[in-house]
Amino acid sequence: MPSFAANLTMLFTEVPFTERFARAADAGFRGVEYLFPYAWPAAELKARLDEHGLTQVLFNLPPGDWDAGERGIACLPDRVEEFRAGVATAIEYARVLDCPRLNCLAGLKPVDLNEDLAWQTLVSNVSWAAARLEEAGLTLCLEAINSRVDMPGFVLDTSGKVLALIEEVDGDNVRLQYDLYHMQIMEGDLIRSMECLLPWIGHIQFADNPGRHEPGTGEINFSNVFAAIDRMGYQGWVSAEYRPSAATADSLQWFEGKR
Ligand SMILES: O=C(O)[C@@H](O)C(=O)CO
Ligand SMILES: [Mg+2]
Repeated sequence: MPSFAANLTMLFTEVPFTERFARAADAGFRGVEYLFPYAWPAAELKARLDEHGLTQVLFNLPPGDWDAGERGIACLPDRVEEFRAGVATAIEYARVLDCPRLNCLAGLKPVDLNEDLAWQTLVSNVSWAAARLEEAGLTLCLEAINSRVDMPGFVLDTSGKVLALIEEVDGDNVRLQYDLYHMQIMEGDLIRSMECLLPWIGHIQFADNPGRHEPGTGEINFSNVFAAIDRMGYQGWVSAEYRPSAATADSLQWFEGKR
């Protein structure tokens, strides 16, 4: 079975953030991820990881003003300086947390921003970030996020766009973050797609669809998908990034026998 991680931004929200590490470990997870670590000192988060024997598997570069609706700034030409400063901050957190990969959110394209300019900015920012991460021994992930339900206007909304970007950037440490939930909405054909995309996949996340809840609440056949991920030889982490339909503890039936 794959190595499963818990996304602490979405799971165990019954308790405050820093208490979720203990809940994840008690539930049998060995790895955790969350969207952003920046509101807490890195040393405090590292202490939680160590206390509970957990590995930090991923977090995101600073996304701009998340509460104001921003979803990454990598495609925005007037935010390059801020993007670069964010990369430096993220690398420092990754060093303390011993986290080997970071996800870059491409961002929403403002309606008045020229599409080519947004793309060229993205290529240039991702190239710059990839080089900085390479120096630090880290992998840079690029997530394709659905633009139909959750993030209308998100620049990288298909696996094909991420692959095109990876080709233009040409960094050995740049990978696709394959989120089964987003890909089911945008593309479907999940198992065959993952088989084709395997050499480029650096991280996998999942939730069922519709609803973005735990496996078994929607249309994805997760026993087949998990078995296929194993069969195809994927060696990375597979993170539970769903909103539990009720209490988190009651949403973990999919995890039985996989700990
Ligand atoms: O799928 C998602 O939403 C996340 O992986 C993320 O990083 C941005 O919200
Ligand atoms: Mg995701």
